Amino acid sequence: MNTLRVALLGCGVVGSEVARQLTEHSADLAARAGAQLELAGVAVRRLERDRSATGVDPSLFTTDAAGLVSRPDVDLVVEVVGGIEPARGLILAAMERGKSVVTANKALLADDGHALHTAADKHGVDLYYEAAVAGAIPLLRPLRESLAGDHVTRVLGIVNGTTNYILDQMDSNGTGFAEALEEAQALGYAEADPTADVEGFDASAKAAILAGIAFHSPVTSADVHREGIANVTSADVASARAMGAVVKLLAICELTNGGSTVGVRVHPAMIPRTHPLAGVRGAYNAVFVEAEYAGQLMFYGPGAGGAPTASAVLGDLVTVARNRAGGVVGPGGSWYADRPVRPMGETVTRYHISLGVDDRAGVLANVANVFAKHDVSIETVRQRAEGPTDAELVVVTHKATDQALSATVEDLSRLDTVRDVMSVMRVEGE
Ligand SMILES: NC(=O)C1=CN([C@@H]2O[C@H](COP(=O)(O)OP(=O)(O)OC[C@H]3O[C@@H](n4cnc5c(N)ncnc54)[C@H](O)[C@@H]3O)[C@@H](O)[C@H]2O)C=CC1
Ligand SMILES: N[C@@H](CC=O)C(=O)O
Ligand code: NA
Repeated sequence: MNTLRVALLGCGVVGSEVARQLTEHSADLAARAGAQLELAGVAVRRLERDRSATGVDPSLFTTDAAGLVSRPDVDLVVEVVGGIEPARGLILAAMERGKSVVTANKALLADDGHALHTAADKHGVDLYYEAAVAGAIPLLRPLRESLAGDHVTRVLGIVNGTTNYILDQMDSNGTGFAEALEEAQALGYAEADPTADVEGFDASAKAAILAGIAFHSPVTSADVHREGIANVTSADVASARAMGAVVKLLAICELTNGGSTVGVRVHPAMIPRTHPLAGVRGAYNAVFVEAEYAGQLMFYGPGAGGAPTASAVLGDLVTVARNRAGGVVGPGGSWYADRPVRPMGETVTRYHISLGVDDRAGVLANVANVFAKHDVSIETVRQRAEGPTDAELVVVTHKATDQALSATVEDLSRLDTVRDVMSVMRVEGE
């Protein structure tokens, strides 16, 4: 049996699990790949750390990642360092030397996917990154391969485990934001810089990758309308609960304007508790794919964490090894449809708006007039006294454009009787 030598770049949460699983299950993996997968080296930042739990021969660790990917005895490269550089340079260097690459790096793929796929095509190598979106869940391969004959119209779901964990803890246990984030970090769900999760950058990168693959169009993170969960308060969570809803960070990629444009957005939204996404707990992810002929498909599973993510990495590694043994490469990038991204202002959805107002006659009429002026129709209004002269007014609208809603909120904030626009959140899932 042939041996394929693997360079592993990074031995953190994901890398250490890749190393452990690769070592522990080498016989099974060899039988499935048709070649022995042998670690040629593991690039780390510091040599002195105890990595005995990985089962890797200590002599294989090196701090010279660039040297490792250039070695002639390395056939395949797994990049789980994260970030843009040096990951990008290391991947390109590996490809230039004819080595196929498996990566979990969504930040890089979302920004540079086109260039990396072009490099892979040029050098006749594979580039696989199933772990980059929704961790262990097989999602990119089904979109790219199983649904290649269909016409995907929408991809919608929860694609960030850390924020789902935080929102779930806030909703289920009343845990504070900071405490829940610390737990998510300790469990290995969060990015090295957790603001990537909290501010929605991680979910936006995943949304860009999903939209690009689903709609065969070039979409980068910069094209994604992004709002994170940093401003979601326990009051929002309670308000959602009061109307039978739950707050989730959603990624929504859809064909718009009759399929001529693509809408891509990431933002917190209230969804009814009866919606299947409402039951997605902890760091789990779930993604709906809607296609013209297949109908509605749902993908569900662990979206973060070392072992589940390593499962997706190893799945790719076996595929890449099989391709190499068969002298073929898998499908590359596909951008032929070249659909532009629709401006966010044209997005149509419902809104939940919470206002701090003076509790006196005429306030409701004032507020209603502002909605009417911008042609935003009100579905429900709830008022709760907050003291002798203050009240909270919660308005849920019918569907309106983002543009009209923003103009409404701006005018509301200028009303003398409105003390504070406390929160504005989209309502999805009906
Ligand atoms: N943790 C998770 O649940 C998931 C992570 N990912 C992605 O997997 C990648 C790795 O993530 P984690 O393992 O969580 O991060 P991590 O921060 O735990 O691991 C990265 C490791 O790379 C090392 N490193 C940094 N620069 C290096 C260099 N120049 N040479 C050698 N080693 C270097 C760091 O010291 C660290 O040990 C990232 O792209 C991340 O977005 C993807 C899906 C899930
Ligand atoms: N930080 C990410 C890890 C997986 O992609 C997340 O929380 O989802
Ligand atoms: Na995945």
